[in-house]
Amino acid sequence: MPDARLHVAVIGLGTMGPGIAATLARGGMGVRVHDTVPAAIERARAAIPQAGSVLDRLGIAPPDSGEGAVSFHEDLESAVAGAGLVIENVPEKVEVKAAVYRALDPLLPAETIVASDTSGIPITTLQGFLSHPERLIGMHWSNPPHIIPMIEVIAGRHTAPATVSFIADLVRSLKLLPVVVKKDVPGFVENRILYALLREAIDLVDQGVIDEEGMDTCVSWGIGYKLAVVGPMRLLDMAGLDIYQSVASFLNADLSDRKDVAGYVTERARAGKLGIKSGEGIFPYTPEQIRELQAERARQLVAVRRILEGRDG
Ligand SMILES: NC(=O)c1ccc[n+]([C@@H]2O[C@H](COP(=O)([O-])OP(=O)(O)OC[C@H]3O[C@@H](n4cnc5c(N)ncnc54)[C@H](O)[C@@H]3O)[C@@H](O)[C@H]2O)c1
Ligand SMILES: Cc1ncc(CO)c(C(=O)O)c1O
Repeated sequence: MPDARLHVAVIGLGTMGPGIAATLARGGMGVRVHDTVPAAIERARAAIPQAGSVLDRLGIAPPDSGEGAVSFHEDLESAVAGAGLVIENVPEKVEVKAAVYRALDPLLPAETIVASDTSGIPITTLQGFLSHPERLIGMHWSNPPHIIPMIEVIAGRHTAPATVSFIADLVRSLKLLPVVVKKDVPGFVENRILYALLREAIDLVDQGVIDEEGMDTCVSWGIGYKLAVVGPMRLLDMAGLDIYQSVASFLNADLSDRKDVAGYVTERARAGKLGIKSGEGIFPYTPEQIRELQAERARQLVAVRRILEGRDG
């Protein structure tokens, strides 16, 4: 069982790292953060307290022992010294993660748990790059990590049951929602659902069935809104399994089942149109619009979570 004196190292300070670090510190843990890019560390110095102010609005208080300290490290060795847990948050490329694990190996005692925030690389694959694979586990947060409470916990073939229990207990100690995924499949559960939805959404826009704004309105104010309150399995009972049987009997055969990535995405990515991170993707964004969007989304997500948790509304 983890305790608030646990020291956690967070490796990688891009989209995910700062929010994860803020959440761990709010749980009373000492957090050491590291990135190979000094500018990322400097950005994190502002991003972590910003995430902390969102945690305030969520009503998440530190334990009686107080909020944990966050320290910033340009070198990996000092970042992981004395850590009971290392959370790896580097880019979603096996070779990048493998290089991090190889660098970690000589720095960590055999029992230090290493958790990857990978979006869907099988944990068993990653276990091939770290000694004592029983201590490697998937800990898949969702963006923004300091707001979305559900965290997938995924064991690889060699992960020890005690490692699974440790991470699940840690998530609960943070008053978050661990979901233990029972099989180490690519994409785990959340991203398999999300990527099936995104594949269909992109296909429908690509076919001209609907435009991008219409798609977002349709999903956010239709099924997305409903799924926040009624999960898919409960929704089947709410709609009626007979309805699903009738509709799926003709619709399933018509849904997109492409195995590659739509040109709609590939062409934009190749052109450097990555989205908010590059100022344009499917939509264009000015720096001011990005700031406004991120603030408004945090406000709305906080409000919805407080209502779903029965604390408001
Ligand atoms: N972005 C999301 O919505 C999201 C959500 C959940 C999980 N994830 C997963 O989390 C991981 C990180 O994603 P992200 O979106 O934060 O990526 P990102 O590209 O925004 O950030 C990655 C950071 O890692 C740093 N980095 C690269 N190599 C490093 C190394 N060897 N040592 C230390 N730092 C290094 C980079 O400088 C960068 O700051 C990926 O596996 C991703 O799939 C992403
Ligand atoms: C498109 C996309 N891909 C991966 C993830 C998480 O692994 C997310 C998310 O957390 O929202 C996402 O939107």
